[in-house]
Amino acid sequence: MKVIKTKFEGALLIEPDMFQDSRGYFMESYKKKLLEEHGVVMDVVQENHSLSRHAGTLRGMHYQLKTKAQAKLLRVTNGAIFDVIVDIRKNSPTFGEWEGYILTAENKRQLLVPKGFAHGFCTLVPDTEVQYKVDEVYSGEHDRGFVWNDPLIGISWPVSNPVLSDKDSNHPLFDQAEYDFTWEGVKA
Ligand SMILES: Cc1cn([C@H]2C[C@H](O)[C@@H](COP(=O)(O)OP(=O)(O)O[C@H]3O[C@@H](C)C(=O)[C@@H](O)[C@H]3O)O2)c(=O)[nH]c1=O
Repeated sequence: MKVIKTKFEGALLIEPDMFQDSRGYFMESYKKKLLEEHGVVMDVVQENHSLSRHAGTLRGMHYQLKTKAQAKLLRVTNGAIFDVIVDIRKNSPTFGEWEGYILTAENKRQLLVPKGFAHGFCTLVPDTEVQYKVDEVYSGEHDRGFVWNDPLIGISWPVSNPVLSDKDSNHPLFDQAEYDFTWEGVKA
């Protein structure tokens, strides 16, 4: 397993080892112990799976408030996404900054999204399926978001006119959104 750091401490790209043979391939797509060896401690309690039929479908920017915050471990099992996280921890040196990563069914890359980050993705091809494990259950009551194209955040999405849900079309701007995360310093 290869672990690639991102600009955000605790946000990681993970590439599982693949074993190819004449039949195809085998890989361990999730192994708690291996992740723990790389500092990822996650008590998985729910797994999600979404299908987006059209290329240019954008889901985001989402998070749950602190008492129900979720770390997420994502992978693409069909198609491809431009996957984005935004640091929404007050006082963080990277507060309000974003980074995007390409995850595809081919490259097998997984993204570990820590708590304290908003998350969203845009599909790059039709029929893209995303699966992700989370360490806190879904809570509609704590579900929050801000608008995908907030100029203050300035995410360079690969689409200008995405397919959106009604919910995602009506999020507030980031500076009007409710978020309650605070940066807790660099982990030793
Ligand atoms: C996320 C979620 C949604 N739902 C329900 C609520 C709603 O009726 C329906 C669709 O929900 P949404 O429109 O929020 O689905 P979606 O836009 O795919 O939301 C997801 O987007 C990505 C970017 C994330 O990071 C996820 O955490 C999640 O917020 O599914 C659950 O029952 N459990 C869940 O865990």
